[in-house]
Amino acid sequence: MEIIEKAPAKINLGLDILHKRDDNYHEVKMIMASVDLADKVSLTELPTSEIKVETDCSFLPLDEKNHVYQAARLVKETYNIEMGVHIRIDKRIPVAAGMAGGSSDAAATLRGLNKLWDLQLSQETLAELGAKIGSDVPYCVAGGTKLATGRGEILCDLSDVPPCWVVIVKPPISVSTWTIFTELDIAKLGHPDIKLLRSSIENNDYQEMIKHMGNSLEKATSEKYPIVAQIKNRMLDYGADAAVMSGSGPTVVALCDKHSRAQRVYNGVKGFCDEVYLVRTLKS
Ligand SMILES: C[C@](O)(CO)[C@H](O)COP(=O)(O)OP(=O)(O)OC[C@H]1O[C@@H](n2ccc(N)nc2=O)[C@H](O)[C@@H]1O
Ligand SMILES: Nc1ncnc2c1ncn2[C@@H]1O[C@H](COP(=O)(O)OP(=O)(O)OP(=O)(O)O)[C@@H](O)[C@H]1O
Repeated sequence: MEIIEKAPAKINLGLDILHKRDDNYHEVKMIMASVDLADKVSLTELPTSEIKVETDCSFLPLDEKNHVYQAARLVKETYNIEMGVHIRIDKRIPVAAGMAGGSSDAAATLRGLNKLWDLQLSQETLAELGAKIGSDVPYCVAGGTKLATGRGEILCDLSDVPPCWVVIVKPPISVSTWTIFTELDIAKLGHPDIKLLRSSIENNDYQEMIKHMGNSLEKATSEKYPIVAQIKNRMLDYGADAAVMSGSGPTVVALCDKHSRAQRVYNGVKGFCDEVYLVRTLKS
């Protein structure tokens, strides 16, 4: 039997950093939404106890460094599963981009193994397992529009984002989340108003939502990688309603309520960067 799971990317509409915790993680308050740019994760049982990972992306690790490997090992160890699994990742989400690609693959693996091995685990249990792999994995178990607090693992469902078009641009650099957080000067951070962002989404108010989008990490990443600010400005110049960096970057996402405007923004950045996508947010 083969189980196929879609693993969608996420974007951050808002990301606020509150403070550094004793465990060295940062307390965050963020609003995330899934978009229709996704990896495909296919799982097939193996008769031996091996975990085999295969992918069409030449530079991804295939060993325990891969998040899907970690997810499969965690499920096998926690539930004493003797069988092995072959996991194929068809990679479409830009890597090390701030779009939770690896986390979404891990979450898809947890969902897929739950089916493949008929474990009957609840979504809550899958999210708890996911937290052991990474801060974004619990969110990725169900995806959709959510408020995430704690280190990202405490989740609250929100209404779907008001309908809009999303232009995603991943500059040709990779950003390490760990490095951005480690070098952060908390005293100098800007703070988007996540409360107002949340209420605008709950009120389905697009005009209000675009006013409150923001990311505390954007300044730090842009200072290190000026291309982030260049892309953002370019998208705003081409008529984007709002543009914000996602996660720890370097991807920048722009929102437009009209398709024609989004197409213009897409065309405007396409010559500048190779990895450009025009997508929509996913409904829960
Ligand atoms: C910034 C975001 O991309 C926003 O979605 C995520 O919170 C990062 O999630 P992630 O990639 O799953 O992160 P993890 O693998 O858990 O952590 C990577 C590193 O980022 C830092 N980190 C991450 C999350 C968090 N709330 N505080 C942190 O300080 C820590 O140094 C950690 O060692
Ligand atoms: N299945 C996977 N897909 C992508 N990257 C993976 C995967 N497994 C391991 N990695 C490694 O994880 C690192 C971060 O990749 P990923 O694409 O998940 O980052 P990200 O988009 O910044 O995630 P986040 O938004 O959660 O911080 C890369 O160095 C990559 O080699």
